[in-house]
Amino acid sequence: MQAPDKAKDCLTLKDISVTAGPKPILQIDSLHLHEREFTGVIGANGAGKSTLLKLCCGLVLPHQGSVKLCGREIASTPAWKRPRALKHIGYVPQSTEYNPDLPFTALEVVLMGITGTKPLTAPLTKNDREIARRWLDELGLDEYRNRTFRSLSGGEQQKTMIAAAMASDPKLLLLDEPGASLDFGWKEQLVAILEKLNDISHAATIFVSHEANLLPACCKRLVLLRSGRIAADGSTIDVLNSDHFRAVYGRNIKVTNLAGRWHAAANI
Ligand SMILES: Nc1ncnc2c1ncn2[C@@H]1O[C@H](COP(=O)(O)OP(=O)(O)OP(=O)(O)O)[C@@H](O)[C@H]1O
Repeated sequence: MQAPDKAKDCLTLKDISVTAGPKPILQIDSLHLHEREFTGVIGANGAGKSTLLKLCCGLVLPHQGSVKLCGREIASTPAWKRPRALKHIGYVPQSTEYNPDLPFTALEVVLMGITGTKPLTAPLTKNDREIARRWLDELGLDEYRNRTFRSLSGGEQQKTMIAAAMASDPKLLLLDEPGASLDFGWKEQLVAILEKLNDISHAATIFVSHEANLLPACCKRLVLLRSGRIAADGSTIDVLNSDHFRAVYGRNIKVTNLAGRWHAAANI
């Protein structure tokens, strides 16, 4: 799918093959994202969604192919140079991947999001602390800022990770089911925050979600993964209604749009 001509390239994947042992788990011929583009990624369990995000942030390297962030090749960048190339990526992993032994406070975890964008020896400034506090506040966590990360609930940890990703002022924001541990109220807040971020920042966003109703209205593009391949890539409305969608989930899904938000339910 083509974005408007003037939008700058943010992420380009070409001829990608990721393998686990002899088995290919992700094969992508071509995928482009432009700045400001908000792309949802859906697919059944094991379809390759998390692998796609890990590939984009350098945690997984392709067996072959090219991954370019803002025109800069990541896949072939030497390991010691990679953190610099990846510093403007905000990545929120699935909750199951959090390290429960982190000895840091919530504020320190968010500040780490900023530290990663600065030269190695540069100290944190007053402004950095204000940015971290602002994002903690935005996620409703200001009163938890001095609590250790490990003492927070799953949802609070997830919100802290989102604040850390936002505080890094990302060019590319990768969100792996960020609503998974959030309660109903915070799922709604998350959608509002994603809308706002898309409004105020130039970041391209890839948002993995199993829940259609978490796709914000700014999610105009949807990629459907099936067995490690792109089965559909198009406008959200087309992909949600496509035959591919039925094929992936093995049943008829009724999709409705209420006040700009998507709702999907099995149509038995
Ligand atoms: N390190 C690994 N070794 C072997 N297989 C792996 C490895 N990492 C991922 N896989 C396999 O690759 C496939 C894609 O995994 P991935 O985590 O990307 O799926 P997903 O779409 O995010 O799934 P879910 O919706 O369940 O989170 C799965 O079959 C998984 O078992």
